[in-house]
Amino acid sequence: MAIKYEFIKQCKQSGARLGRVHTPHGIIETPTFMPVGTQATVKTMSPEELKALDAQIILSNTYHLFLRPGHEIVKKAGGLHTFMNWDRPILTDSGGFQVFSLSERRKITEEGVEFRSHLNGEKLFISPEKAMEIQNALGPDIMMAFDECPPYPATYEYVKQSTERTSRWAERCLAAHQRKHDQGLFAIVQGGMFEDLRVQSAKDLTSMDFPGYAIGGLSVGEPKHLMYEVLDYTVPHLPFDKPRYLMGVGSPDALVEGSIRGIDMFDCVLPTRIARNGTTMTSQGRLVIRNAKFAEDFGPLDPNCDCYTCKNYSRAYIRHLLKADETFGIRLTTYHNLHFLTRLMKNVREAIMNDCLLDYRDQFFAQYGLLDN
Ligand SMILES: COC(=O)c1ccc(CCNc2nc3cc4nc(N)[nH]c(=O)c4cc3[nH]2)cc1
Repeated sequence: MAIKYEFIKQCKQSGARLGRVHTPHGIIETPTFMPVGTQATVKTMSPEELKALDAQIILSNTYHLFLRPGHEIVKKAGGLHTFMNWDRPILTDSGGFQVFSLSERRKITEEGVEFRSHLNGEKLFISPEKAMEIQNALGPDIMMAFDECPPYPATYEYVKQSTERTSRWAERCLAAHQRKHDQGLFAIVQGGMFEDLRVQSAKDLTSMDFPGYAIGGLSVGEPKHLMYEVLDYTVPHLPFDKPRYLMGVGSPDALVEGSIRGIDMFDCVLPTRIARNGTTMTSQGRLVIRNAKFAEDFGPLDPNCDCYTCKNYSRAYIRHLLKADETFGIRLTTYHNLHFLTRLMKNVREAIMNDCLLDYRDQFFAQYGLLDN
């Protein structure tokens, strides 16, 4: 068993739990946030900086690396860890989401998905077996089954057909899984916003005994309360002794609410993507540093943050760099946003240890200014 979940403690105040995910490249303390490194790099960050901000595991993408540079090249390089000089755990998404959100003119059949590359229009095809071949070549510690993430909104009938196919595709992934490099394969629960389809999907997939389970099909534009509702009736159908991974979720409030509902792993492009347009996460809420009011503000981005950016640079300086299109500016905002989320998850783990995660949520949101809107 490549991936092993070690349950440590149940929070007495909420559905959250402390755990450890044991992988060939190290142990992940959960609940955890995974920075996204789509094309084999977490944009503008070096591995050393990622370690300094306590990134325990990073994500990369099958779809993007299949298109460029090609999984065969990564394989010849010795796999993703060697290629990108990252010796901690890596998780690769299967392409199930990207092929539907990025490519053009795609055609879905039982066999797989035919699509045109978003880079050069080349006609390509990914099947469950192909997704496994690519991920086996990339060599991550955790691979994701090839699935369809239905659009939102979608009809009950569409989601039913899609979810049943995703379960058949999961079976094909399990059959094709080579278990090279001792990799673990997680299944992805679908079912849209329909309780019976979510429960059916969870039952189908847990009967196939995967080492971990993701909840997909969320963070696709639905209202947040709907996402939390889906978690409330889906998580109870997942095994207690396996990791639960909520895909594509990364705003501070959703990380706390997801942890309260028993989620162990999260990923999202949000912190790195908004950093590149100068939006930063602070304990008082979002701060758009390009705003003129910060031109002569010589304080740190966040007075309550102890990260490298906040200890050494002022809002005025960072604003200047961004306005001058100086790359160092987005490196500083990216570092800070990632540190903010890894620090938030450390606080969540401490709150679980002290059985007070709901109190932590109220205190965090009061500060973060979410409760008052
Ligand atoms: C500035 O912020 C942004 O640009 C930004 C962009 C996308 C998301 C949401 C990402 N949501 C999301 N990612 C996902 C990835 C997924 N992968 C698979 N295989 N299956 C899924 O079912 C699935 C669902 C997701 N939902 C959030 C924020």
